[in-house]
Amino acid sequence: MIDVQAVSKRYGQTVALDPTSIACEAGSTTALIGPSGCGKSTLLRVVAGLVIPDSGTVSLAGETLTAQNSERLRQNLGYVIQDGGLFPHLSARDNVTLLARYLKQSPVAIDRRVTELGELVQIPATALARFPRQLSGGQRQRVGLMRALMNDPPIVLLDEPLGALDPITRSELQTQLKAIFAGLGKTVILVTHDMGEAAYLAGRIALMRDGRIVQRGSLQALLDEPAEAYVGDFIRAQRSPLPSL
Ligand SMILES: Nc1ncnc2c1ncn2[C@@H]1O[C@H](COP(=O)(O)OP(=O)(O)OP(=O)(O)O)[C@@H](O)[C@H]1O
Repeated sequence: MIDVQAVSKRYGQTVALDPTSIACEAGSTTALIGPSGCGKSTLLRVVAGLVIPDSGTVSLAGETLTAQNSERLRQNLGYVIQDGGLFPHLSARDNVTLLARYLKQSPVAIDRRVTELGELVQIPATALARFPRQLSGGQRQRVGLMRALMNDPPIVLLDEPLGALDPITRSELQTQLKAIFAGLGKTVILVTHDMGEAAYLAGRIALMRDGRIVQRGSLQALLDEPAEAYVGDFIRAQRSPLPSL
């Protein structure tokens, strides 16, 4: 479904992506994880067609992404960034329905879909009438998710969708996201800093460093057969509160 082949990207002297490849099967969830600046967001933006790589190719459902077709292919994917990435001057509802209205979908179908998605992400209609600044961080992220799912794209890309949330809201949203991904059969790539979140939400973890994927597999596989010492070091560096008790 998503096939990234030897993609590279430099910004001046900075290597954001060393030639990097990753393939994600339809219906799978993959977590990109790694230290700050290792290229996670760049890789996600390349898949989203928002960053043009210096070399390499990205194929979505068998079609290679080009400058000519990127706008059309982008309609097959939902992209969510931290804090929802909502337009501040539009109500939450107008943010969610923007593309559907642009594509001239019928108002009845739009209403039905908004109601359905509101129930899915558990956001009340009263909140949808408000502007983004009048919503909590967790609500903004739910609205961002509604917007990404509005046109039922087969691919969903999430860039730290749960960053900067309190642990209880974060845990609730993790549970909802997992149910949403499983129920809707989407192909998902998600960027996170949190190994627990990656292991909970994704069947496969891709651990990155310095613009390349060091290892891909389940958390268990990464623990049992680390490709290099860094893999074990990265996993052990994730602090859990319980052992300190
Ligand atoms: N538009 C840009 N212009 C210049 N340099 C950039 C740009 N975007 C990213 N970079 C650089 O490319 C490298 C990879 O950045 P990227 O945002 O992909 O990392 P990341 O792993 O997502 O980091 P973080 O976890 O901190 O969000 C970094 O060194 C970053 O400073």
